[in-house]
Amino acid sequence: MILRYSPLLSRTAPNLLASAAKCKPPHSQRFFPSCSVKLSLGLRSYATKRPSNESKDETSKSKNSSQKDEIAHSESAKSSLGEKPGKPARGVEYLYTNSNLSIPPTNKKVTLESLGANMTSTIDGFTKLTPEQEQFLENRVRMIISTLPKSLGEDVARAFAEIKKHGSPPELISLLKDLQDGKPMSLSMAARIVRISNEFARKAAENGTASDKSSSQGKKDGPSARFFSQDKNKKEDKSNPPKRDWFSMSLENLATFAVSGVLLWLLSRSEEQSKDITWQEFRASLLSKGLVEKLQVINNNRVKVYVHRDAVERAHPDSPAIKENFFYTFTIGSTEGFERKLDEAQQELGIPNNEQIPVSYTTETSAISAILSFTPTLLMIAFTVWLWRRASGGAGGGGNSSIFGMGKTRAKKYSHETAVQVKFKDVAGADEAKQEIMEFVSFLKDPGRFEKLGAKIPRGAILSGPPGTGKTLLAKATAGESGVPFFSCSGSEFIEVFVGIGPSRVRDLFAQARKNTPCIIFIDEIDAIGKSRSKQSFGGGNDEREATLNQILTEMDGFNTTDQVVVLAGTNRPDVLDPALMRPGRFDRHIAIDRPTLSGRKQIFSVYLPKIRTDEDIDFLSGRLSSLTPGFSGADIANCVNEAALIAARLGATKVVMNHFEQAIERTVAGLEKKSLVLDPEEKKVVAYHEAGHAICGWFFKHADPLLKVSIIPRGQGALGYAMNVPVDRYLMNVNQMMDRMAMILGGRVSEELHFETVTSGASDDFNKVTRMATAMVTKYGMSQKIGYLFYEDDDNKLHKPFSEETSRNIDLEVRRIVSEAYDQCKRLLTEKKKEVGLIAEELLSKEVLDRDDMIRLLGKRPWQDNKEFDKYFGARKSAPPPPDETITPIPDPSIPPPPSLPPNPDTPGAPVVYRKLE
Ligand SMILES: Nc1ncnc2c1ncn2[C@@H]1O[C@H](COP(=O)(O)OP(=O)(O)OP(=O)(O)O)[C@@H](O)[C@H]1O
Repeated sequence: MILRYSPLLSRTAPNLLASAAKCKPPHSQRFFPSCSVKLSLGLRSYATKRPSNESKDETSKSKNSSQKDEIAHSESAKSSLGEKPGKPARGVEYLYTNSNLSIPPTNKKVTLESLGANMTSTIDGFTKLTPEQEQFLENRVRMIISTLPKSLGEDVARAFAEIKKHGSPPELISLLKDLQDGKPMSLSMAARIVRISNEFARKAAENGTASDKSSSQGKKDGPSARFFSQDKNKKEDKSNPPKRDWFSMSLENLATFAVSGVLLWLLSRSEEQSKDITWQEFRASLLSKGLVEKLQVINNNRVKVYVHRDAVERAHPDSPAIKENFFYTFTIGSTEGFERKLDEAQQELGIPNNEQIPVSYTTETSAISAILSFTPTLLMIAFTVWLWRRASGGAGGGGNSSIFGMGKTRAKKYSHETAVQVKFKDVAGADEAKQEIMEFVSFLKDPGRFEKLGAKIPRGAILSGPPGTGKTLLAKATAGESGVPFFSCSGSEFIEVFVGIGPSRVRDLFAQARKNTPCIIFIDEIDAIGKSRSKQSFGGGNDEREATLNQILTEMDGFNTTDQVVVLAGTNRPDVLDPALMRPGRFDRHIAIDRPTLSGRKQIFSVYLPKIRTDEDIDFLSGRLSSLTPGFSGADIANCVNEAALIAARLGATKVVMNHFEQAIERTVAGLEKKSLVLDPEEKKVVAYHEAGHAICGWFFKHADPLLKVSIIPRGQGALGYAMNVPVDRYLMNVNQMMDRMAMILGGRVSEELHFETVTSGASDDFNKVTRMATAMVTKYGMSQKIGYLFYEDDDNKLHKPFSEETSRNIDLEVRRIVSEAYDQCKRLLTEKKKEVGLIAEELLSKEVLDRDDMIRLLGKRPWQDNKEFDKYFGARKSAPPPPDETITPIPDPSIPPPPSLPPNPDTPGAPVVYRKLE
């Protein structure tokens, strides 16, 4: 191979080596030939003398390498004089004199020096590769490319093509020399090779781009000129050299760089072949025959044998040892023992001291441990680059001094282009809140009207209320109506792990708002940052949150009255907010949005019902549904309407009908039907009598909420049955109403007592409700004469009760009295109506669900007048009859499997039966 030292060089005279070394210019090969010519005058063709102090210790390594250089130079000098190298190798000479082996007079192998002589200098100290060097490099490049992804492989191929075309930098040449020298490929060497290739690939790519731009020029000058045109430019522009932007290098490039380096290194290692031999084999077959060039002790336990390949080739042409990367190795116990054995062997073989085999020592690490040792460094580099990239790219286009752009606000901005489409008409049922907030709209639209009268404009408003009541919707509608930019963010977005990010984001948000005046800022869930500072101090507080809150306070103070920035904030917990936030001049207005009333719900249903396909009368439908949904928020109603449409679609209906809405509401109120939960008949009977007890109480007590439905189909979590009473919107309750309600709640257990020998655990939730109601009557509502007109708040955090032991005992007694009165009231009724309870329970057992019409059929009309609104929608069966053109017959849908436990029953409402139009 082209870059290998000739083994015969080892026989070059030492004085020649010395003078050659003196003459060799340190870094330039260009002067090489002429120098060699000068030296050749003092050459001896052959010398057996060698420096006697040649050592086997570690220093021999460096000595050997300098000797090689010297040898190389002198051999080159010889060839330049026309002298033929080819004397026997050191150590082999002795053998040859004693054996029949003959040494061919010439060495066909090409030496590095001969290559050097052929090298032609190119621009910038680049050296053109000889065909042999090209071949050497090409073999490796092929191997590398086969392991890389396509695009990367192309880069490497391009780099190689450029190197072939335009020569190589001295660094690569010296690396190739080292490799040829048999030096093992180290990771740093691999990295250097990859770096050089990368640079070439980059240059070629840049050149490609440049040449695209100036293709006409490129064509004139040819590819070589094109490639080097950049270098020329660089030279011309030395005063202002182009900056190497390492940090703009993509992560992928860096990773590629690292990975291909490691790959190359691994490849070069795996390329090496070796064969383990014993000391005896080494001594008999190699050492005694003079085939050993040098020995390398690796990690003090393995010896690598470098043979004179030419000599081996001549003696054994088929031996694998003639291959460039083949080595014999053998294991040693200790270096001392090995050295002793080697000395003895050499003495026995008669090798003179000055020609003894040089031994060097080296340390090698395994590929895996090397990779592992580099991994943390690579990860650190990758992380640093990633941080820098975030710093430059993530900051959102410069101008932001905060580290890595983290202090930038995350608020979403809705501008004129992405205008908020919500208008006040989309917010139903919150008339008072709308009224309040409309003032902000007028201010943003026509500030002059207010300023003329000397009125100061409110800076902001806090919208508070339970979840889903339309606070965000109202803020959006304000922006939509006023047609100004709208910044929407959440309080939690200001909280980060890094100190100082929160205040910085607040500053940025307000700075952006000021740039976009007039505008609205909406901070949802402001309690995440606006919690009262005094309350926080219990348990250490949170400095970052306080700093963020302070920044908001400062920013809101910083507006002047002409700044048309309105700050709206939403919260579910107005009670925990810091008083400083609520003071006039900041959030001047406090707008409470409660759950919608009956008419509010009706309005919200009227907003959502037209969006779905139904033939029902929208006015009647929204009225009936709003009566069915006390306590529902706007979000619940929107969800309910959507759920009804989904149920209709699931059942294959073409339109959404009343039954779908009722199912959707029931699902929201009571949870999912659990048809798979099969009760045993005895349990089912208990459930039926329990629910019948509730139903009878709800029917016959004057102040009970109107009964709508009784069911023994299990639903939700743990409910085996339920009686659905629809509470009317009521804002006050008197003692009679409360007693009736408690008696009705106890109806289940009382019914069990009256109809079974024993009772079950099913009434525990009823007792919980009753106890809480009775306790509230005693401790809060002043409904117990014994306790009097006192209010005791239940606060779980307080360790001591705010009343005496005696009061405590009296409270217990009073609660007990009230509950037992309710029990007696219930027992009286159910004993009197025992037959009716049985009637309802048996009907329930056969039908599972009874509605109001069934109750009227079984019990007659309710003896008490129902609430008017309720009567209007539920007095008789009011659901719209099926349209006349659609004769519907239940057809089981084959795509919906029947429930596992219960067979489909067309009489059972809610059974999975699909109504389809008959074709
Ligand atoms: N008054 C209303 N009119 C019409 N739709 C409403 C109304 N209130 C709530 N909604 C519906 O409920 C959805 C959720 O409402 P929104 O996000 O405004 O509630 P919120 O009060 O901000 O809730 P949270 O306190 O959980 O943030 C809205 O998108 C809308 O569809």
